[in-house]
Parts: sequence; structure tokens; C-alpha cells
Amino acid sequence: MSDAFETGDAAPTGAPAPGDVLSVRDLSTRFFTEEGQINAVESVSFDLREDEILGVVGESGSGKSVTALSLVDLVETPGRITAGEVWYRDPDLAEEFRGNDAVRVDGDHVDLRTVPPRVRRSLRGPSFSVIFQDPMSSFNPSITVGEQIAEAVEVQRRARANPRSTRSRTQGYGLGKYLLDGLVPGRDYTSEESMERAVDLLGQVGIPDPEERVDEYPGQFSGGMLQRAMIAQALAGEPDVLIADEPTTALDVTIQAQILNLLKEIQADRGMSIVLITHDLGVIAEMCDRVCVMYAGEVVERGTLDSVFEDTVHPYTQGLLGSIPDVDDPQARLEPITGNVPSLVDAEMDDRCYFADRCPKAMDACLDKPPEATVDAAADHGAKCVLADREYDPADALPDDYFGEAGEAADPDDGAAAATDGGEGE
Ligand SMILES: Nc1ncnc2c1ncn2[C@@H]1O[C@H](COP(=O)(O)OP(=O)(O)OP(=O)(O)O)[C@@H](O)[C@H]1O
Ligand code: NI
Repeated sequence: MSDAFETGDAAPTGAPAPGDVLSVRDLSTRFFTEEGQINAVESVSFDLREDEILGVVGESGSGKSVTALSLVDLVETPGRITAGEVWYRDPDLAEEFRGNDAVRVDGDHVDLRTVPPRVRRSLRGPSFSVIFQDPMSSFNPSITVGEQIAEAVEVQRRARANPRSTRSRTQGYGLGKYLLDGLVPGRDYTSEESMERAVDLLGQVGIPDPEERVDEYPGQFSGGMLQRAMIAQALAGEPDVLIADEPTTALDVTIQAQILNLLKEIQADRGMSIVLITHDLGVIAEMCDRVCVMYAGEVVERGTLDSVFEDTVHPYTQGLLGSIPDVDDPQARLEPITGNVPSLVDAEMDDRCYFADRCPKAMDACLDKPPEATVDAAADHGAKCVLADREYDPADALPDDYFGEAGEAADPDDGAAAATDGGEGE
């Protein structure tokens, strides 16, 4: 046991367990903008277990994507990870850095925040892969889909032959924003073998006639087919962890279901772990083993799907659950959570439960920031809410107008956008 966790307040979920592929501890990511410091991710902790799908859900602007980018070290300026640990299980990597004073190693886990950036980059593809909402912007339109997948295969092949050396230099356009520092892949870059593998992968993700489609350009693919191609590309490196950020949001409902099924199959066949980001609790219910609910940059409730859905503690989670369309009664009125997502500008954030101003059960006690309380240890269920420890008593409710005008219509697209001057550092 290293001293890596002797960092003051106890991380809610402790040291990484052997079955955790990823253990995130107190991760914070900030954007330092002219409007001030934006607390996009605030002390987030969770574990990703072997062979599971972990859902991350929350309204727009709750920090889901920035959390994903933080995991793969792709936060761009003016953003920066300001605190926390990202423990990744990799026995070889752990062995390589054991005894290195600058790198935190714990058993088979390595804190990726402490390894050299070159090593972190080298893990994208073979260890982590990311798929995004919009496959169109992630493919280079002037290179065939096959070549772009073959390039990802090549990257992986070279990485195997030459661990942690030049692989990032040659990473291609395929995953666009993600495999950043690429040269333009071309025929001379992609061997026949890797093209064959690309055909193979396209077949595996359910693209008909892969031998022909491999030579087509991204523009010739439908949105659903391109999303499949993107998944094929993400699989090229045979990653342990697949991070899927709203992978179906841009697709129509039938195609959405197909892509989600595909992800589920892939997960089961390969025993990989998936972080599935969505704003749709219905998708979470279909897909996930465990769930993290995010609000205003924080994980406000997390645990096994059953426990979080059945013994819901946080009124925010309850609100999200209340807004799932009922498949049996699609005409039923949904109840959106009223009010807006809060500003994440540091100077504007009160030191209280961030949901209190929208919460139907806000009490005096909510004016202090609630730590994460255990709801059900066996279900790994915790909530940052005073209701984890006590029953709601209407007698304790804050006056209706406590936070000013209540009952504004929910508008998930604005809210966090409102920013003013006067941000200050930590
Ligand atoms: N480049 C940036 N500069 C400044 N602020 C940013 C930047 N990127 C993200 N943010 C802020 O970080 C916060 C979290 O954004 P994030 O994209 O993670 O939300 P999300 O939960 O993924 O939302 P959505 O469901 O809309 O994708 C938002 O307040 C956003 O404005
Ligand atoms: Ni997002």
C-alpha cells in the first residue's frame, strides 16, 4: 500500500480494488476563462469495474463530457485538471513505474496523472478509446473509412512492436479530436493486413458488405453506419476501456437502439468496460450495471442501477427519473425539473447543495454542502444529500421564495452559460 491516499479527506470509495479497471478519486477540472474560473468537474470519485457498463447521467452542462475528457487527458486550454487521481489498472505499466518516485503506483494500478504525458498519450487506443456523439466530425471526409480504421489498427500494431515509444506520432485522423497529433494516413501507411482487419472490424459492428464499404468515404455512410464505423475504429486497439459520450444522441430512435445493442454485445463479447455518458436515464436503465448521476460538476448519487433506481435518495435523481418517457404511455405528461442548471462560475457558486434552489425538499441543512453519505454499502450506493441520513420533514422546508423567484421553466440549454465577471482563483 502506497501513501497515495493520505491526502486529507477520505475518498468516498477508498483505494482502487483489484477488480477496478479505473478508480477516479476527487477529480476536479476547471476552465480559467475571462468570465472567471469555471468548476466544470468538482471532486468526482467513482470506480469502473471490470466487465461492466457504468452510466454517467445528468442534464446538459453537468460536467459529463469534461469528466470523460479528463479521464483521457484531453482537456484543452483554458481548461486544466486541478486535482485528483486517475488510477488505471495495468500490471505492466505498474511494473515499469514501481519505485519511480514521481509516479504513484498501488498494486497493479497506476495514477495516470503522475505518469509522463507521452505515456498517457500512448494509452489512447490500446487502453482507452473514446467515441463521440457526432461521428461525422470525427472522420476525415477525404480519406476512406477503411483507411482510417486501418490506420488505427497500424497504430496499435506499432505500439505492440514498440511499446510506449513513437506511437502517438503516427496516430491518424480517425478519432479526430482524440488522436490528435497525427500524420495524414494513406495507402502507404496502411498495410494490406490492416486493411483486412478493417474489413473484419466493419463486419463485426454490423456493416453489410464490409469488403465494399471499406473503400467508401465517410460522406457515403449514413449517420448510423458511420457511428458503427467509429465503434469499429475504437475497437481497433482492443482497448480495456471504452468511453462513449452520447454515442446515439445524433441518431434517430430505431438506429439508437441498434447502436446501443451493438455496444452491449461488444461489451459482453470482449469483457471490456464501458463508460456510457448520456442525458437519458432510459438508456441508463437499459444498458448499465451501475450509474453516476452528475449535477453541477459533482457526482450527486451513484451506485448499482437497482439501488439508485429503487432506493433513490437525491431529489435530483428523482427528478430525472420523473422525466423518463413511459414506454407504455408515451402521451403521459413528463415532469421536467423546474429551474435552470446553476452557473459553474466559481465566484457565483454558494457553498451549499447546488441543487437546493431547485429542490422540492430543500431544508436548512442543505445550506451546508453535504458530503457523500452511504445509502447502501453493499450496492455501492452513496448520495451527496442530507436525505441520505434522515427523512424529509416538511416542517424543515425552506420558505418557497427562499432562493428568490422559483418555478421558472426549465431550459437545459441555458443556465450554465450565464457568466459574469469577478471569478477568482481557489
Ligand atoms: N472549453 C471550455 N471553456 C469553458 N468552459 C467549458 C469548456 N468546455 C466545457 N465548459 C464548461 O464545463 C461545464 C461542463 O460541460 P460538459 O460539456 O462537461 O457538460 P455535459 O454534461 O457534457 O453537457 P451535455 O449534455 O450538453 O454534453 C459547462 O458549464 C461548460 O460550459
Ligand atoms: Ni457532453
